[in-house]
Amino acid sequence: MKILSAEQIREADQYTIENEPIASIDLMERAVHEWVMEYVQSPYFDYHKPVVILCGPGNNGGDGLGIARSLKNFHKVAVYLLPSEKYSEDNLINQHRAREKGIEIIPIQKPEDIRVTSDTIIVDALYGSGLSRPLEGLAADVVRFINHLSNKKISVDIPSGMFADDNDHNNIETIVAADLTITFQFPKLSFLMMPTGPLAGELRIADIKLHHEFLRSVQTNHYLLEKKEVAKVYQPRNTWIHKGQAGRALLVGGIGHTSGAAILSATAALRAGVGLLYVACGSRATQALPFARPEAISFDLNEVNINDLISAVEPDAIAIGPGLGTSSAAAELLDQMLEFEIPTVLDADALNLIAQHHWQKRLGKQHLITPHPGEAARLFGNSKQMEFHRTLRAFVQSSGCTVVYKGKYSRIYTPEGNVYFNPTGNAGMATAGSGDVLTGILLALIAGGYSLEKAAKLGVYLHGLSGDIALKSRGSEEAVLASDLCEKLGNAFEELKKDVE
Ligand SMILES: NC(=O)C1=CN([C@@H]2O[C@H](COP(=O)(O)OP(=O)(O)OC[C@H]3O[C@@H](n4cnc5c(N)ncnc54)[C@H](OP(=O)(O)O)[C@@H]3O)[C@@H](O)[C@H]2O)[C@@H](O)CC1
Ligand SMILES: [K+]
Repeated sequence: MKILSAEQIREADQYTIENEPIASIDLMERAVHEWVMEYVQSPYFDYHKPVVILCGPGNNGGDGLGIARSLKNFHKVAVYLLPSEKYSEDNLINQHRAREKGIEIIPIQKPEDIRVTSDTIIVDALYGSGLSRPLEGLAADVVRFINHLSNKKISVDIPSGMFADDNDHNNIETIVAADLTITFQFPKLSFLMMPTGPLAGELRIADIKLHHEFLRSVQTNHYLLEKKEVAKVYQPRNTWIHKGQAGRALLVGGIGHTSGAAILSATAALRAGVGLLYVACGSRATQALPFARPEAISFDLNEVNINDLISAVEPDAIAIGPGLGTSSAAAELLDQMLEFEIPTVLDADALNLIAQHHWQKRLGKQHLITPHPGEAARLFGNSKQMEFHRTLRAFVQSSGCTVVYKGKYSRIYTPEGNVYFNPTGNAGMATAGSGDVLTGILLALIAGGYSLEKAAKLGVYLHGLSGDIALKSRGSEEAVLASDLCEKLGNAFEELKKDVE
């Protein structure tokens, strides 16, 4: 699913009006209808509760006025309107239509004019994609006022005060903190990033049928991954395959006290279908591994030389990092391994070592790195979200490596400059070992023949889906363990395969 900028959304709007063709006011009517359809299907719909609709001067406010007319059929509705010297044309038409339907439009002079009871649902239609600067004055006061109320808030298109694309220079306190955002046609970039993402609350997309020709041809570098697209990446396993053809993988890590990280990665790699798994690790892990994961073949890093090991096992892919530690021995090992041409996943302490030794420039097209925000800040600096996003995207384009930036909506950055946001996963996965599991999955997929980009899309999606399945079976986020993700990986494959054509 394409993610467009506010500018492109305006173009899509205009193209639809001209080429469908459809009058602007009728497109608004369609948007209102689709918004209401999504709302009544949401858990927030309750016709016993009164609704207060806050409207702004532009077309977002116009939508709000249209929504008021429609919701009057189910709810007790009150409409409040911000004063303005230049209401948009469609806003004025909808003010007229609302009055015709007997709806009183109350002008907002101060925030306290807005009357709610404890169960009132607040619909936020103050500003949408036409926001041109951070809110101030009365509009900002209204936003702060409703943010202090405990009432449920549902935003129309975008939480008012939030820019669709770049909020680096915005004031977070003057953005509506919504419980639900029903957005038109496309998810907006700012819904998928910190610190704005949480302010959008739960997301629903209303399909307002903007012109298919525009949607097909419009160029973007930002996408939200969808199950059917990921299913196209998946390669079913050949019935006649033998283990030598299912990928030979080498995992390096688990030094000292951190055997568990290597065991989790190893388990995940085996569950993700690797044919042969070699693990080069510390003495403790070498002893533990045959009991924890008898399918893996372990080597003690104190006894083998990494170059000899590579020559002996001829891995199709390598992963280094889980439980590696940051000792000088680990640094020396990584120093050698950064020279290999073999596709390599770098995670955890491997990334911390790269940051410590300023080895970022040594990353190249054979590397897939999987930093979480802390590791990413150490590697690429600590800047505001969009600036960070641009820095990382530029780094990936110039270095040729692939990046998985982990978090809610984990992002995959490809050397072509594309960024894919992953929708699967949940807060239960914010737990020790979860990243080690992803590393194992990616290792297995790359060893099995997937390109780094395809492995990243498939691996990140499946990892999140395993988390979602684990959540269902455990009952609550708190109880999800990293080992549950390994356990549910088979069910995640099964779920994805339902969409394989
Ligand atoms: N895209 C689609 O396909 C469809 C879109 N639709 C809807 O249209 C919405 C976009 O509508 P929109 O362009 O009229 O913009 P909107 O956000 O209502 O505000 C613009 C007004 O606010 C003003 N203003 C801006 N910033 C301000 C500030 N900080 N403080 C004070 N004022 C400020 C600005 O004035 P100006 O910047 O010129 O000063 C202007 O008057 C979109 O979100 C969706 O809901 C659907 O109906 C149909 C299909
Ligand atoms: K809004």
